Amino acid sequence: MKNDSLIHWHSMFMGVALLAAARSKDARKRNGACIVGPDNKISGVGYNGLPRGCDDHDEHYWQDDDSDPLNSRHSYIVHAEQNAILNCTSLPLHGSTIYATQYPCPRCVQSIIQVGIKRVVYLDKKAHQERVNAASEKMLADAGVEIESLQALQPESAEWSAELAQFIETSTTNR
Ligand SMILES: Nc1nc(=O)n([C@H]2C[C@H](O)[C@@H](COP(=O)(O)O)O2)cc1CO
Ligand SMILES: [Zn+2]
Repeated sequence: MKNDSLIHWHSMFMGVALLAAARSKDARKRNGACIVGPDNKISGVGYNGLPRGCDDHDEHYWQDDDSDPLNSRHSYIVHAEQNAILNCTSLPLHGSTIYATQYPCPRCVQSIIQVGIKRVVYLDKKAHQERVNAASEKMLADAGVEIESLQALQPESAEWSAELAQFIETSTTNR
């Protein structure tokens, strides 16, 4: 007998992004991203973390001094969206959609545009990053890349994803 009880495509792809995020070692925020082709095939997954070979246990990388690039975590961390692009297993990414747990920063937006991704679906948007988000939004608009919140696109998927995020948050203790 056929089972009609299944999750929406949007839930699946944001769910994959959230599962990837659960691998992140960043104590401040764990983000994930999942790139999907027009045929609903996943071509790349990533989370925010240090480049390969850089030791996660080296506290130097996680410092918070933004006045000194040598001592700022922002010099070192590869964002989830960037990692998803770099980790992709099938090219080209033209016409793809990227599912991101957080609104993408301008740097990631540059890469998103340059590889030909045509749509961004995000879960959370930090209100206090209004100016940074506006910079991302301007580039995306000029480049003809659509950006929409999962909440606006598919409210049930957004609700399901928020529950999954909560579950992951409470159940990840190095298992
Ligand atoms: N879209 C994003 N994807 C990401 O992977 N990140 C990462 C960078 C950091 O490791 C962490 C927190 O970002 P920030 O609040 O320090 O900046 O999430 C952050 C953002 C927000 O722009
Ligand atoms: Zn970024």
